[in-house]
Amino acid sequence: MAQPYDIVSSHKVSRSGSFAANLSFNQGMSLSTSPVLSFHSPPGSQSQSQSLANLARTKSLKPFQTADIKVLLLENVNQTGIEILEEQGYQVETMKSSLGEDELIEKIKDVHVIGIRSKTQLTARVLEAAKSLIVIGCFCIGTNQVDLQAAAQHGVAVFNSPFSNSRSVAELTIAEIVCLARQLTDRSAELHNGTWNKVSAGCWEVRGKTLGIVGYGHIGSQLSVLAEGMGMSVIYYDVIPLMAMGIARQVKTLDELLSRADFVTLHVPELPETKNMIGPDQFAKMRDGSYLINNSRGSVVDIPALVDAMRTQKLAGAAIDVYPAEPKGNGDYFNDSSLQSGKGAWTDDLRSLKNLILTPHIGGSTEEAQSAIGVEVSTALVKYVNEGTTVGAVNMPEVSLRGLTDQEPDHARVIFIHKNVPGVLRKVNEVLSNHNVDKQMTDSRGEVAYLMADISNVRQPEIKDLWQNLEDLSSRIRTRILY
Ligand SMILES: NC(=O)C1=CN([C@@H]2O[C@H](COP(=O)(O)OP(=O)(O)OC[C@H]3O[C@@H](n4cnc5c(N)ncnc54)[C@H](O)[C@@H]3O)[C@@H](O)[C@H]2O)C=CC1
Ligand SMILES: O=C(O)CCC(=O)C(=O)O
Repeated sequence: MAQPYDIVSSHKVSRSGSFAANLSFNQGMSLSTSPVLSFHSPPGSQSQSQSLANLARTKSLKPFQTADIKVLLLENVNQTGIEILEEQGYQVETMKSSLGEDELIEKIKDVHVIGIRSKTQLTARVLEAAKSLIVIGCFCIGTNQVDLQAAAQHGVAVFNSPFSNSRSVAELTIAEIVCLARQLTDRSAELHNGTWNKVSAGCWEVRGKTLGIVGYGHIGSQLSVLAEGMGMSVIYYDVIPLMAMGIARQVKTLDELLSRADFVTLHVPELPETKNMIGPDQFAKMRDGSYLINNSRGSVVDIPALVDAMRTQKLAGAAIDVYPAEPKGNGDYFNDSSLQSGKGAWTDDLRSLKNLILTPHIGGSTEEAQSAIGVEVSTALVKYVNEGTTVGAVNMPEVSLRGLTDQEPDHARVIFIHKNVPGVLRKVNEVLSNHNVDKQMTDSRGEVAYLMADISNVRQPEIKDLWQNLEDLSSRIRTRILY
């Protein structure tokens, strides 16, 4: 359990025992251009001009002495994101690679904020050890590497960047379609090895060919537009009905898509339903001489079945960016022994195949995407740490209150993350009853509920009791008070 006055209570007593309240303005953060903020605005939220007018006098809440906040950023998070966190006075430690479970359990103990990309596995075991953790930032789209439910049950919010790298993935896929159709990477590798091999057999234009997109979300729909621009005919399969871009057509079943497409490209999330979504049966249904591209998650394709489909020339080529197991960082070898034992038994097979493009999970790795993700996720982290706003969180109800202003010096913001059981509001309001509750919002998501209340006439010495009384409620998951 987090200690009073340490992380959880916002307002907290500093190490020397005095309350720390930082009332300085922070317009840089508040004026973030993050697209997520507008996309996720709850109904009835303010217009942009109203927001800007309010932001001009918004009081910057701080949970406690900001230097006390420890941030651990793994997997080479972009400098833009590091700077936003450092500007807040947080102590930021960065690492280029990911950490294994045991190393992470040791490292995460006193960390309040962790930033990761796609490799670091934040399992229930890691989260159990993360006693001080209040928030996780996934500096990527996918959040499958985090046990989202366990995080919510520990009162830890999780944020990601829903679409800042979508365009980069779509462009990589387009490049791969052309490279596969022309066997470009083989020709290049041959010439690098000194062999001139001018061939046209088995090389094609992509114009007029059919692209089958599985998963027509942010990436799939971008790709659809780009592919039509090159004269391809686009069909797509998704579990929900979705509006087509251009003249693309949604098909009813995956089988129909597999039987019609010259190129099949996967853009679905990692879910139990998408595990080995493409296996022996699906390869059998694909057209002879067709191509497969997987830039989604390694679990979606059965790799031994892919190897078979390539060896029997059922497929004319494939491009793979993601794997069931991936090395921890750059420089690591891509072979069985460097991956988790037994999980990379297919690496040698993959490396031996022709017209198979292997990339090291770089779908979202462009300067544009990484810099935008850095700003977006770090801004969401700061807003959560300093203001308690969960807008954009992927595992908590989305709750936000208009900012407190410098006209409200004696106000405090109470955040109470609790079990979603009857009677909690009444008990919380009893605790707050000596104060005027200026505004309050509460919402639930599954078993976890999130309550935010701005209360007035709060004298600093009262905060400790308020915090303790809320902590004593049986429904409590986590209490924070921002001042
Ligand atoms: N290679 C890389 O570096 C990157 C990989 N990704 C991966 O790509 C995935 C897709 O990204 P977005 O397009 O942004 O996600 P999205 O959430 O916008 O779209 C995913 C689509 O897949 C559909 N879907 C879900 N389950 C399905 C199923 N069983 N069959 C068919 N369709 C299904 C959804 O309805 C949705 O329309 C991410 O979840 C992530 O894992 C994302 C960014 C970079
Ligand atoms: O850039 C990364 O580390 C991961 C990209 C990715 O797979 C994602 O955004 O889901």
